[in-house]
Amino acid sequence: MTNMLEINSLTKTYGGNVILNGISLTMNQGESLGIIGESGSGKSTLSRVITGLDNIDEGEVVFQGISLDPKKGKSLKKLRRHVQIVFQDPSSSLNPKLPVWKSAIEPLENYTDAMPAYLQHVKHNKKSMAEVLFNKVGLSKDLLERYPHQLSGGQKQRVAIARGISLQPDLLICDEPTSSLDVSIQAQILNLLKELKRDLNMSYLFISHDLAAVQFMCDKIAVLKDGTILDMFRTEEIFSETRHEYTKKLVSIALQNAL
Ligand SMILES: Nc1ncnc2c1ncn2[C@@H]1O[C@H](COP(=O)(O)OP(=O)(O)OP(=O)(O)O)[C@@H](O)[C@H]1O
Repeated sequence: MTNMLEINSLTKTYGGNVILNGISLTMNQGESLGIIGESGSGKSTLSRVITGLDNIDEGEVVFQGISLDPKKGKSLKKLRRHVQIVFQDPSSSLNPKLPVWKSAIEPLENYTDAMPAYLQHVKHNKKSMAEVLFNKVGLSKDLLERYPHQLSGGQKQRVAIARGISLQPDLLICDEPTSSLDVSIQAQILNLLKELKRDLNMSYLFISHDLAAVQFMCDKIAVLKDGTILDMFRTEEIFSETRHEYTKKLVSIALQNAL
């Protein structure tokens, strides 16, 4: 079976500083992989490189058997159709000048042939498509005409998630999707993401510094430090004696925070 995503010896530098240092990992369709690491470890850089928002210095990213060369527009276009991203700050993905329903369906306007099955019955009415998407992410249709500044942080993140699933991507990258939200809202958003993953059969690359969130969301976890993957394991093996010392430290900090 071909891996859905394969990253081989990926290196990325900024101004001579090595930010990602020989990263290799694989993901199968339907699997969710968590990337855990401290601030500055290179998590967001990794998501930007995978989505083609930033170029690769060395190594390769292969998505569904196709190597992504940023210079080849065709492979990037295919990638963008199948890989979507939800960022930490929902305001960054919503246009402040548009009612939020328009932002939610924007990806569909760029890929008119990529309508998911669950939108087919409303495909001739853009606003109805947005209403179906809103329903999927637990937002009332009364919010369709609102502007981003008229919504709470949690509601904005739900709109960003609606946008993220609008093409039913094979891979949804979630880059710290709950970090900007109140603690009381974080669990709701994680539950929503988990439900959507099951419902739409997506894979997640879930990036976070919150070990409990990664543990809740993911089948596998990779630990990133200073641009290097130190440890990678199935989530149920998180407490194993064979874990890297650094992972054990993260686990013990997470346990202390939970008390
Ligand atoms: N465009 C850029 N130009 C120069 N340096 C950059 C750029 N983007 C990121 N960096 C540097 O790369 C390192 C890793 O940043 P990155 O944002 O990937 O880390 P992170 O693990 O996502 O951190 P955080 O959790 O704080 O978002 C940091 O030292 C950062 O200063």
